[in-house]
Amino acid sequence: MAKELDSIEKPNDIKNIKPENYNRLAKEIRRFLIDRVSNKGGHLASNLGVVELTMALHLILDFPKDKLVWDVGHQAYTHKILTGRKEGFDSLRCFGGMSGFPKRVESDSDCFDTGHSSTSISAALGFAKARDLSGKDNKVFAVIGDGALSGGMAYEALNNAARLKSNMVIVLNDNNMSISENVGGMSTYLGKIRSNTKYLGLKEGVETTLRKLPVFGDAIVDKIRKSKDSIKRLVIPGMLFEDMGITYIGPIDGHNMEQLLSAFRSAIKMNEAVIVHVITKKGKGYSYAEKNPSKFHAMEPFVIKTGETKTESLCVSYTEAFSDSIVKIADTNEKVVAISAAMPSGTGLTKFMNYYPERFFDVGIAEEHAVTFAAGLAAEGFKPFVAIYSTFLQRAYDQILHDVCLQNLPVVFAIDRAGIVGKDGETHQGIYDLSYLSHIPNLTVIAPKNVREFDMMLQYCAIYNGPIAIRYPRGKVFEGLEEFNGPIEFGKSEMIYMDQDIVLLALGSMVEVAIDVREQLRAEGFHASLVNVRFVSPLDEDMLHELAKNHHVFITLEENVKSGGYGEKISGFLSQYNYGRIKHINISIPDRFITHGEPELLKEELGIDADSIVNRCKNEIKLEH
Ligand SMILES: Cc1ncc(C[n+]2csc(CCOP(=O)(O)OP(=O)(O)O)c2C)c(N)n1
Ligand SMILES: CC(=O)[C@@H](O)[C@H](O)COP(=O)(O)O
Ligand SMILES: [Mg+2]
Repeated sequence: MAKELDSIEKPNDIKNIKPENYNRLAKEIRRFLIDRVSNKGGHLASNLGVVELTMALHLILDFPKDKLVWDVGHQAYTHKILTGRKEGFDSLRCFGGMSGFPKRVESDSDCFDTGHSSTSISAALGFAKARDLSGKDNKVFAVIGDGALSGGMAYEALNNAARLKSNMVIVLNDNNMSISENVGGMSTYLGKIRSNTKYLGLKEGVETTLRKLPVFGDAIVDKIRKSKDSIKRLVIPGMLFEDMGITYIGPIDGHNMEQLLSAFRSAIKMNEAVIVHVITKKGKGYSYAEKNPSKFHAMEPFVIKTGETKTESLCVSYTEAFSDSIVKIADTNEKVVAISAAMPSGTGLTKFMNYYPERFFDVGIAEEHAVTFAAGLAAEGFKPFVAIYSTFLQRAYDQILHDVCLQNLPVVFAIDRAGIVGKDGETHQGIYDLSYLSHIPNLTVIAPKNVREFDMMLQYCAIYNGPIAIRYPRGKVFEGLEEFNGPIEFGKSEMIYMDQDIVLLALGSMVEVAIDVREQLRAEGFHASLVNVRFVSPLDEDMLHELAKNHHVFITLEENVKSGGYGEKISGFLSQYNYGRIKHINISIPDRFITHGEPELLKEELGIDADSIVNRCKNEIKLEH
């Protein structure tokens, strides 16, 4: 019987819970999270790790007056529970249901939307400055994970926060994990603070003894903290932050309510930016998640007793196909190297990492750096494959343009999760890459129709002497049209079915849909050709001119927003060459942010599923005649 949790119905209700019942509430929250996520899927391990931390924050803060910015936001489930959104978990990440991330539209206790990493300190600093400028007195907290602290924005923000002359608290939630193992120098530094028990013992011993001194104890400790003296280095950990001008408190046991509350109470008294370093266990309280936090980072629905997903996928995903192809390519080309920005498993590079550890680089959550790092490698004759999700590559636009394409360097961008990804919603849909890439000079942009062509294209990328981006969707591969496997030729599309009147020009994942569309149109008496576009940049203008001779309707199909997409390139082509007599139907994603939900439902809602496309085409073609 969930007694304490039942009493939480709205923000700040936790303040009515008696301290002796905090542990009980934490247990109830964990049980609730495991139950709901096992049903609907979602981010589990990170959320289980921050239950006490979130409870302590909610005891210190007053919502919605105070501001709490979650980095990435995948760990904000307890915050949602404590702000009156328990019921939302019945529709977690479903179409029309509650988001898995903080959303201002969902609650006024969510002050800032997140999804991409390492933004929290910048945003919190903005909130703190806004507070000061408008003479308010609210508290401002950011919660950032050790993984998110590998991202460049976090350092830009710390650099700026060091000048703050008012209070802002940065909670560093250190569970020694990103999605996979955390990597890099900062991770090593935090590890030293965590593991140096002798050092910690000394620190605790000295600090406790000094504080016990009558009358002046606390003052002496504060003096040492503020001093530039080398004795401080013996007593205070986190000197890297202190040397920058940011007060460091910690490390604190993130599952101990008393320690958390006491650290936060000290932190809010200071007139500067303060880091509270909190040690937590990712997956805490659920043995399977504790043992394998990577697996339980983001889970499909699972069986609580076994920790296994409810539906085992028998289909191969594009990520798995990439995993095999890239190793095969590296076997025969020793110049091939692979780069991941903290997503070796998500992008399918774990196998490469195991086979070729010296040619694999996980750079942390640092997409911008990943791209320029690849440019350096390419300039020295290596062949870097940079595997990044479409949504996260958005961060590296200037590095792609300025550091790679301007110098025409042979870097391969392997863009996973291109198109609708579904349940992660607005922040994660991979629907802008064609728009932000296909206008960049020197950059070739391609997409495969099926898994066989995917492998062929990756091999093409490996020998292509210039920057090239290959985009492919989340989830299962398409295995149809295997018999259409002509060699990849630069800038050439592939004719699948030649007919007349109507031509379906389908890109990547939309080829599978276009087969269905064509069948339905033919059943209605229309004649339709089908082209596998293959190359978005450059356009296959020769084929387009040929098609213009005996087709009067061009239907373009892509999983990208309309603006700047393939369809708009075709509109431009038709108007440039005065093909005004040809009607163009542009099937693409509307130019708006796309919410979370099951991909099939979203595609229906967006009108990019086969039935919706057929209906639209029939209407528009009928109107023409
Ligand atoms: C810019 C960007 N790149 C990659 C990701 C994918 N991602 C989501 S959570 C995460 C790990 C974050 O680790 P940490 O901040 O330590 O949080 P934890 O999961 O350990 O609680 C990554 C790499 C992202 N959200 N944003
Ligand atoms: C929070 C985050 O950014 C990732 O964890 C993301 O949810 C992963 O999604 P995939 O399941 O597509 O790898
Ligand atoms: Mg972490």
